[in-house]
Amino acid sequence: MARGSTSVEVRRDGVAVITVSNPPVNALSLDVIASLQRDYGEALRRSDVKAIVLTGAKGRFSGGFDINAFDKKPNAPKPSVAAIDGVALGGGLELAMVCHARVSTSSAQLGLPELQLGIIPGLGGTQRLPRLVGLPKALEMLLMSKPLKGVEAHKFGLVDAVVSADELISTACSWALEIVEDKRPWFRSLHRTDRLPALEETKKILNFARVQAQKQSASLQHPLVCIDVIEEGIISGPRAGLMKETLCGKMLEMSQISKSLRHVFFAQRATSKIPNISILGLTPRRIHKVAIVGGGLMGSGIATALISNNLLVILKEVNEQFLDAGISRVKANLQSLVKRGQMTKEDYENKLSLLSGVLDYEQFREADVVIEAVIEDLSLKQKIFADLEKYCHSNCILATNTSTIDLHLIGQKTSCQDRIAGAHFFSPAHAMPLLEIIRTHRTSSQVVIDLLNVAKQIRKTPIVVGNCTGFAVNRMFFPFTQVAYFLVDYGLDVYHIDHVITKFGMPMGPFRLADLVGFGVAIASRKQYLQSYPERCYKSMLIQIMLEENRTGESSRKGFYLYDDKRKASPDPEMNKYIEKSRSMASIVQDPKLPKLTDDEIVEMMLFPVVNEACRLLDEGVAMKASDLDVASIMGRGFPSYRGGVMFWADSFGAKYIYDRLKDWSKYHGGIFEPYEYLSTRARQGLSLAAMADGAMSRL
Ligand SMILES: C[C@H](O)CC(=O)SCCNC(=O)CCNC(=O)[C@H](O)C(C)(C)COP(=O)(O)OP(=O)(O)OC[C@H]1O[C@@H](n2cnc3c(N)ncnc32)[C@H](O)[C@@H]1OP(=O)(O)O
Repeated sequence: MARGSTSVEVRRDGVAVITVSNPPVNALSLDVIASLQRDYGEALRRSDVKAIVLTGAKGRFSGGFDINAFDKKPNAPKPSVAAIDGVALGGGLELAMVCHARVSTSSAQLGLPELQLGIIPGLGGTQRLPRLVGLPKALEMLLMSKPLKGVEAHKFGLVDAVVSADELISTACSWALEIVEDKRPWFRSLHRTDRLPALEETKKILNFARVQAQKQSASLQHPLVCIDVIEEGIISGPRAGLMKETLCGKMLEMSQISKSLRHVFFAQRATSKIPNISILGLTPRRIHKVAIVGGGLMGSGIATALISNNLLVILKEVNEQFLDAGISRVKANLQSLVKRGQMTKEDYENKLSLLSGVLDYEQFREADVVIEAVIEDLSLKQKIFADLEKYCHSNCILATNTSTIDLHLIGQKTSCQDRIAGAHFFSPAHAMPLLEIIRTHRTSSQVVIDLLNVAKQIRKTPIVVGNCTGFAVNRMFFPFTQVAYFLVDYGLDVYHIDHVITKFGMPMGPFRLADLVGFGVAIASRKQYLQSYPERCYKSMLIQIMLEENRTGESSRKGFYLYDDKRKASPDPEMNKYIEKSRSMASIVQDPKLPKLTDDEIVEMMLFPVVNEACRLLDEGVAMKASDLDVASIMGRGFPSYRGGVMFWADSFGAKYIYDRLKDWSKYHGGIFEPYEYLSTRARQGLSLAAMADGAMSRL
């Protein structure tokens, strides 16, 4: 079946309007490009056609080249004008830039986000964009994958006129005819030079951009390739630039980084498709007001995320002092958005007016959803949920932000388990992009649909998972921390481990993370894992020993690192004292091989047990698909997206390699490395880890 097409309508005034139609985003599939070539060729041949207008169906110009079609593309005597509403991204904008003029609506979004996919623009975007908007703006748009709205695009010369959606086609048609009549210039963007800087200046700007790109991610080459291609076009001319764009583009399309980033694009969009729920055809109920119990770090972060996205919030605390502190935290979060230019001062006041603080449950009657965000104390949570059942209306969703405690236990003292679910935010809740939605086998499908909609409203990517200690994200990564402590007891250096992990691409190593989270939280969650999964826990005493000396992490300025006034972390030579004590208490038989591990071996030893745990999550049905765990690992734990997520990365080694390594380590070091059956089956059968097993249990 053809993936999309174009249609052509020749108007009485002699303008052929060609419309791209390929729902939902009018992506430029190979079929669309072939159809466009046919219609465009026909419009050029027909004597009754004087000019051409190019547009997209249903208020969307084009989402760009069809990302599915990467492995398989198309001087005219008649002028063409692009009529742009909605998105004109990637190949979509490149097509529009080939036209002799562009007219857009003010809400149109124009950008070249290809770098986010590990590639560079492939239809001349690297050459035309700098010639239209100038070099600095083009670099910003390309390197940060930052689109422009219609009005800004007009200001920078990317579009020639901004009109209302009603006038779009008629204005574009008049513009095209005026070009025919020489009332307006025939601009060929590829040959313009008026916005390009002189050579010296060009070099300066490009070198600065190279430094910035390296600072952003030293592991990524494609931003540097993009800069080289732009440079080639400015120094040697647009033809040479186009050739280099094509050659480099082909090479990048085939790179593992681009494959990984394309996988992440689709994986992210697949997380809200829940097979046995989507088929029910349920529509989400309107969520207007959310109540939050607890104004601590998490509660205030969740409140910030909700009011920033226009939901009304009631924040409850136990006394005035705690309530004031909670509201101050929300204010500080919003102020940091204002400081970073992500919110205006006026917006700050508007959003804050959506928040009200309370000390009792009276106003909870008006809430559509409650999110409990108190400390990880089961009996406290049980009491709160019993109270919530009394005060909230009978359709209200009762959600907990627990990161580890079993939901059945939390709801044990209620008789409304169908309305109980987990809404697990990641800290800082207003900034982290993931929302883990946990359902038990009693949670109703309607509640899941409603929470998926809340995630959309607050612009978070949801993953829906089953109920167990740690749920999917934290449970998948608990072996990572366990192995880190294990390696330290066996002779490895704390700071070296953190360095290796950040070099791999994670934002921080396990010890810097433990400092950030705080040792109290680390010990509480370790206790939960010890109870639930004792056979694969490593019982290190290190944190306990440090706590006894009042080292609690970043909040006390002393954890694995020392922190200055600006929260800058530096290694502490005193750490050796604690490590020695931990090693002697562990009374382990030293393995001479371990301290000599290479960096790659350290990464494997810390992350293959994560893959192993992810296999359990899939087999038990806690997670629905491997790609959900990829998204979870990237958005919840900062696993580098250019590696595609933990399971996609694992599949680049193959199940057998991972199995063999784990088996080998488990012989000497036991349960923590013992390969799980799901992994061994795939290793034997030569299957990928992403391929779901037929008999996998489902908790969803
Ligand atoms: C040669 C060129 O230089 C190379 C290119 O053009 S590469 C492509 C560059 N373009 C992009 O990167 C834009 C990618 N798309 C997006 O950012 C967003 O989809 C959008 C802003 C266009 C629309 O966002 P939104 O309305 O939230 O819808 P979203 O859920 O993302 O997408 C809707 C559907 O279209 C699909 N889709 C979106 N853009 C697509 C594309 N360029 N190719 C193929 N499918 C695409 C999505 O996978 C999704 O499919 P699903 O419903 O089966 O899950």
